[in-house]
Amino acid sequence: MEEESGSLPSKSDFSAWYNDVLWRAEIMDVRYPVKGLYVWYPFGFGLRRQTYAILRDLLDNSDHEETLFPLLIPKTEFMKEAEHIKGFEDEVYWVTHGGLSELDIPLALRPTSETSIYPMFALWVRSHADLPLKVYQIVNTFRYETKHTRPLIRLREITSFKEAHTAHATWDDAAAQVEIALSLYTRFYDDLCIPITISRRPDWDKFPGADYTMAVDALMPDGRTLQVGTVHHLGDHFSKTFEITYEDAEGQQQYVHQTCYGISERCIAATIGVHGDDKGLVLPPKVAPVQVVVIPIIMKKRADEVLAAAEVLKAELQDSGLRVKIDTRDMRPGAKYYHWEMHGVPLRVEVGPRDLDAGTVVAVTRDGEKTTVQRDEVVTAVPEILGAYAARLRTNAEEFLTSHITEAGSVEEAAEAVKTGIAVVHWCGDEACAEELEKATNGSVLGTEVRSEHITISEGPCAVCGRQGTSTVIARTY
Ligand SMILES: Nc1ncnc2c1ncn2[C@@H]1O[C@H](COS(=O)(=O)NC(=O)[C@@H](N)CS)[C@@H](O)[C@H]1O
Ligand SMILES: [Zn+2]
Repeated sequence: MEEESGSLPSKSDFSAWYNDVLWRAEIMDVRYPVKGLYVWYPFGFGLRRQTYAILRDLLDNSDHEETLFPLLIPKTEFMKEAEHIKGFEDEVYWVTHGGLSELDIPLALRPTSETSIYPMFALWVRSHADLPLKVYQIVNTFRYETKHTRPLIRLREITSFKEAHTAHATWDDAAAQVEIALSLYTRFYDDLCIPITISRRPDWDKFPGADYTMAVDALMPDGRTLQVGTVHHLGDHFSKTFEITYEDAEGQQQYVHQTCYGISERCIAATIGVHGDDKGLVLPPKVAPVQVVVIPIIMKKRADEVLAAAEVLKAELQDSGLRVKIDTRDMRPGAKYYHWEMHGVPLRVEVGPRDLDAGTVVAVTRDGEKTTVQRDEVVTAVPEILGAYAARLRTNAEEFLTSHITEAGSVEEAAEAVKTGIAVVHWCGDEACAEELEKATNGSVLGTEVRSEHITISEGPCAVCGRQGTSTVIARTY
């Protein structure tokens, strides 16, 4: 794709920067003619592949099994769980015809898959021995979002919806699974070098049909939080609706207790937003589609010699297991640096005539660290350089988050803090006080039982009514 003229807006104008970088770095083409649906460029799809490979690994190595359920859900099943319907009825797409003939039972495009999976769980779960059941799928789901749609952030077709669904013998077993899911999500976001906060959503914000919802939030550069994952304890609400029972040791039929937990491509939006800079994407090595780009510095003389040496270097790095490209285009080195920086490539390795004579190469990380490396040590040096670079990404992101969390002693202080980040206030749990807090701060009550190494939970008088309250996070949200 052409390097369009003009330059990327400053990241301080985050909305403009985000929209621009999505096409300049070839992540998403937003020109598809259906609102809320977007097209993955191949480079962006490479970022998605690497990101979801980490998620698959984490799930597969914590005894989940990947599966695949149908996209279409018969209305008869979809309409079974009252709370669930209430929560999704104005978001679900319906298929009403097959060709020219009307369907006798309309089919929902899954907004999430409880009502396609759980009728099958009822057939799969017979005895205690079938539990715990832990499956997941990575599918597209559809939600007729009426709020402002945005690529990767608020979609009508969620193209990369990882949804896990588990069934357990007891409520406590399901609660333990909630904790396992949260630790998996914490490891996943640590691999993306993204610091998160976890909190328990207030009851009016929990997943429809859930006992409670734990949510994972990331702070975006504009000071708003993005909900980048959720874990729901479903109790036995769905198992009673869908008759998912098992025979216990005493031969009694018992309802299973369930959880479900989802991550969408918002994880990629957070990676782009949290790490990006005024030159474009800045990608953590684990997810970068291209981890190293070899740039031959081609002068008139010795061009062939340099090119040959660069090809050998590229092959060596590739054979060591890295995702490597070599840029032999007939362009100034500076134009090549611009291109690969825009694409967030963590490391470029320059090879010119002087390097051949000195037996060295020059390694430059995406955040500007320059190292001269002995040619015969490159294959061992590169992983170390990439590791140190990833650690700097993590530290920078942590610093941004900690410097944008404010312990607020009053509603006014919270309102000030929410302009640029997260406020922590004491809230009594009463919905009326929450409404007061949200109105006064122009933010949302994210939740309580906050888990973040940067937030210490304490008790204290509710910022609104003075009754006994507990630490609660508030922020403007996507
Ligand atoms: N319209 C949307 N576009 C992009 N991501 C979304 C959208 N709606 C929700 N998400 C993301 O998907 C995650 C899971 O969605 S959810 O409704 O909270 N939970 C479920 O659907 C459960 N069934 C999890 S399996 C959310 O935490 C949010 O990060
Ligand atoms: Zn109160």
